[in-house]
Amino acid sequence: MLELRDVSKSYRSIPAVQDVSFTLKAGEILGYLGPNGSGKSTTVKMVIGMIQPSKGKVFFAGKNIHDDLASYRAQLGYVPEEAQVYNHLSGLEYLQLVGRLRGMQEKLIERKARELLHLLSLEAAQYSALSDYSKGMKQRVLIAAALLHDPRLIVFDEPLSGLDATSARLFKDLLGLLAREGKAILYISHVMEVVERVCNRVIVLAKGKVVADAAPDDLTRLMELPTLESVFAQLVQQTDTARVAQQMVEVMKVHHA
Ligand SMILES: Nc1ncnc2c1ncn2[C@@H]1O[C@H](COP(=O)(O)OP(=O)(O)OP(=O)(O)O)[C@@H](O)[C@H]1O
Repeated sequence: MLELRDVSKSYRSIPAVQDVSFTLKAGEILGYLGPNGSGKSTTVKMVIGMIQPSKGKVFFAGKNIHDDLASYRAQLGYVPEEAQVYNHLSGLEYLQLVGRLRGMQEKLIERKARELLHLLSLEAAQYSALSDYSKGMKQRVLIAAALLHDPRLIVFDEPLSGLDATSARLFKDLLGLLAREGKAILYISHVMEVVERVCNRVIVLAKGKVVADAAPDDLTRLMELPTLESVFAQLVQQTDTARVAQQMVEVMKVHHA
């Protein structure tokens, strides 16, 4: 359904993403992992059509997304990492705005928006300004907004950030159902335990390049490591965190120059 073919992006000739290729099929949940600065957000921006690749192409259903960005976006749901919503709008107004931008009928927007707000326990807050919402409440509105138009491809960028235990559990259940409904899901996260549990496949990015692309079970078996977290640490050669933490404490305790 979604295909990235040799996609690269450079900022002022410094590569952020290099020759990334993958396909994401209907019903698949693809985890996209990488340390800070490895190129995850840059990839997402290219997938949602916000920026153009410097090289390579992004295809959806066999067509270059930039050939008709509007109809591509009508099939795309996106939950951004940062809840930058229009703070003066209420939760209901925000969903109405998103529905209109997606070209949905007023009556349909009204019905789906109210039902989703109810299911996400936001009914009581539906008329309150988003500026009064907690981080988790805003995140739930963003999830509702991404699902409102029944997209075929959904991109979740750290969707659990700010969600409490119940909302997080609901979200994980939802993810499985969406995949069973045949949605293609790209899941960007730093939370390994969740990625390991919910994703059929993971791509690990390091310094802008794909260093692994396999099912979590296959990765742990192939690398003879117990968890996805240990596979990740090995693949991206993370710093010795215990040593760095110790050195930070030592620096903190210095009182004389
Ligand atoms: N607008 C920009 N201008 C210049 N350089 C950029 C820009 N956006 C990203 N970069 C650089 O591209 C590289 C990849 O950044 P990106 O934000 O894609 O990483 P990330 O994997 O999403 O990181 P994080 O986990 O911290 O969100 C980094 O070196 C970053 O400094």
